[in-house]
Amino acid sequence: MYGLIFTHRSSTALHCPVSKFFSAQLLRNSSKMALDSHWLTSAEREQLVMELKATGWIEVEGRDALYKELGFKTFNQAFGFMSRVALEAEKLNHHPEWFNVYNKVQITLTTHDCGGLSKKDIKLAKFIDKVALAM
Ligand SMILES: C[C@H](O)[C@H](O)[C@H]1CNC2=NC(N)=NC(=O)C2=N1
Repeated sequence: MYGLIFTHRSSTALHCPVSKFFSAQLLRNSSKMALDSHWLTSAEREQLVMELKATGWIEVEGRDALYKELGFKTFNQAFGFMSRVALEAEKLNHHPEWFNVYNKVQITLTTHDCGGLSKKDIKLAKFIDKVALAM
């Protein structure tokens, strides 16, 4: 069984915008349902992104993604932070795009499976903030 998924961005739309490339592609019902459960309503998205912006996350221009830069005292601390986030990312099956040099970590969060922000990004962003605070 197959279902059609179309991209739409009205104010009442659910936010897990399927990328243009995939927008009219046929997906199996099971994977569509798996994606659906991670979609954000417009209201949820507005509220949750606002909260994350208050902790230093920014919306990426030209891409439906969140970005944050973190600084640590040492490389060991930065790498310790990344290790903790990596273990959680693997548990969530949701992985950050990130870049590290010495004591700095740059992180971009987006959901590749749906071409934009989803509940999974919010969950991982909150976890990242919690770990960073504890370092
Ligand atoms: C096959 C595997 O479940 C998927 O590729 C997962 C893995 N990690 C992921 N990470 C992120 N950021 N987005 C995804 O859509 C994603 N999908």
